Amino acid sequence: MGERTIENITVSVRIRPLNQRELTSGGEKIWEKLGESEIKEKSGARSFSYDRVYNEDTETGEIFEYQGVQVIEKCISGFNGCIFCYGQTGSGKTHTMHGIRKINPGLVPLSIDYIFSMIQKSSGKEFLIRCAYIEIYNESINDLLNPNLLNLQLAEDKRSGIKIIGVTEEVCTSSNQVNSLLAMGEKHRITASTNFNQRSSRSHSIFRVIVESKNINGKSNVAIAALNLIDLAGSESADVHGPSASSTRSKEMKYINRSLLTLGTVIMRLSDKKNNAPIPYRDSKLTRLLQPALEGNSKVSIVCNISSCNDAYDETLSTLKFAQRAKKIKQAICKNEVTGSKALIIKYEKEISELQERLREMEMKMAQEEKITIDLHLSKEMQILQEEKERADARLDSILQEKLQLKQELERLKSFIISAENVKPKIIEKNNRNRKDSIYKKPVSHSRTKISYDFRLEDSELMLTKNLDFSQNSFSRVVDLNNEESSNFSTLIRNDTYLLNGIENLESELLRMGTQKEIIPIPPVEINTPKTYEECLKIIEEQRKCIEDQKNVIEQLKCENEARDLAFLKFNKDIEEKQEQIELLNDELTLCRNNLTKIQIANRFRQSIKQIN
Ligand SMILES: Nc1ncnc2c1ncn2[C@@H]1O[C@H](COP(=O)(O)OP(=O)(O)OP(=O)(O)O)[C@@H](O)[C@H]1O
Repeated sequence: MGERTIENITVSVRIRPLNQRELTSGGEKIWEKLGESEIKEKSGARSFSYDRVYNEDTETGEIFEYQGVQVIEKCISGFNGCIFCYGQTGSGKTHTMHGIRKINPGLVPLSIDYIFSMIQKSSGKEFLIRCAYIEIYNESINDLLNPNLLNLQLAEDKRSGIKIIGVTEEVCTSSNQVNSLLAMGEKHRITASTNFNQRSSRSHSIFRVIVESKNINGKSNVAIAALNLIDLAGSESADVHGPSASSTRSKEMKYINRSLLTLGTVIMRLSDKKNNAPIPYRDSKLTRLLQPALEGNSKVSIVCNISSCNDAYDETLSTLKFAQRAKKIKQAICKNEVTGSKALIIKYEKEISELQERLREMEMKMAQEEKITIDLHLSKEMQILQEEKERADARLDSILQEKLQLKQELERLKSFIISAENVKPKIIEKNNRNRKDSIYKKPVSHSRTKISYDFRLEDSELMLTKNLDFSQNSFSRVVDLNNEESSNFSTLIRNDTYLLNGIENLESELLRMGTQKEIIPIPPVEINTPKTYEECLKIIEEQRKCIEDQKNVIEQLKCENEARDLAFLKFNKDIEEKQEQIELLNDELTLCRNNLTKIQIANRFRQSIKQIN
């Protein structure tokens, strides 16, 4: 608690214009304002002085300038404040406190706007505003922001004095938000039509604004101020409702008058310093709630509303006396400061910084998780690539294997090919032998043979045909010879020699065409001298067929080899690409690992600083 300053309650009187009922009944104005702060009977001796007296034509804004501003400014600095209107029913309390929105706003909306305009001007400070709105109806405290909360209970609170258990408190960040709350609460407030007021308040209402403030980033205490804006129900006499008043109205009247009487007594006792008897705050919910404000620690401003009409003389006089007593009360007010979690603003700030810390932690965790995911992803990709590489290597191996086999096959085939020299002497040998004994044997069936790629098939075919000279003419010549009477063995030998020469030519041609000095093995011809021309033809045909077969095999092998070479090239290219990818991924992985290490080092460093702190 800071230093206390002694101040009087600010009390003013507002005279309302005569209403239609008063004018119709021939009512007369019997009170008049004198100067700035005096009110006096027009034709009597009574006069009263207050801080201010406001005429019928005074705007509520002007009243706020004097009554409201000083209270709100104190609240912004951390002092409790209380503004209320007092007066008989229909005297203009609600008109003064709430007014008509936008047209003629009352002290409550004007206070709200002023609070937020003050906050805007307070650079270097931060505020937290929360609001509650209750009514005391027939001694029951009801929550106007939540109509389901009825008959709320009061409890003593060491810090704020009296606490309403379970009351709704809404945190607001703009005057519009507060005004909306106010309008919502107004809808729930109980009013009724009486002989004196079309819309008479049947309850006392308290709109409470709690202002918490502190210096930005400062370690200073938090100032907490409660501003109570009270619209009291008006005191009533039995003729307010007429003889046919319902039991509800009568009951309301009884409660209203009793609580106002208690308030009057409290004010009287507070103004009479000589009387040491206990002050009956507990006699009504209203005085109990107002106790912290009235007994000292609050800047209080009271507007007493009166009608200047002669028929309200007694009530007006009673109000003026109440105002006079209230004027005498001295208040010792001081700034309310708290530390730590007692202030909501500190609690919220703590929660905010905790949430921010959690957010930072989560962001760090997320970054780490992301890194781990990337690492996992990379190592998975690497694994896949590795597997692909292994598969490609295996394929390459099998291709190499196949190639090797192919080569071996080629070698094997080459081994089948005999040199011309090897063949020739045999033939010559055969030619030199006694040809009578020699007969063409059936060609020995040979295995599939292969030949090197650059063997020119087209050419060989041509040469083959040319050299064998199987033209019709040659055959006819052979046939002719065969048919001759003298078709004897020598003729056959000639024919045989002729055929052998053809084969010899073919062999040398093949030798010329091959890359190697070897040729396709023509199935070795074991010459059993053919007996007939048909036999010769058959042998030649068989030889020719063999050569054809070999040509086909060679063609097929050539195609297969080309396809394999292509596939081999493609696999090599694939492997190169995959290897490049693996290298890239490896680089990325290294980078990630380096970053991770840096983060871990930074974390350890931070933790070491935290521990040192
Ligand atoms: N200063 C004023 N200027 C013009 N009209 C006023 C003034 N004061 C009060 N009135 C009008 O008088 C009527 C009654 O006023 P109001 O409802 O504020 O009285 P009240 O004291 O709150 O009554 P209650 O105690 O029954 O609720 C309203 O129609 C209001 O507009």
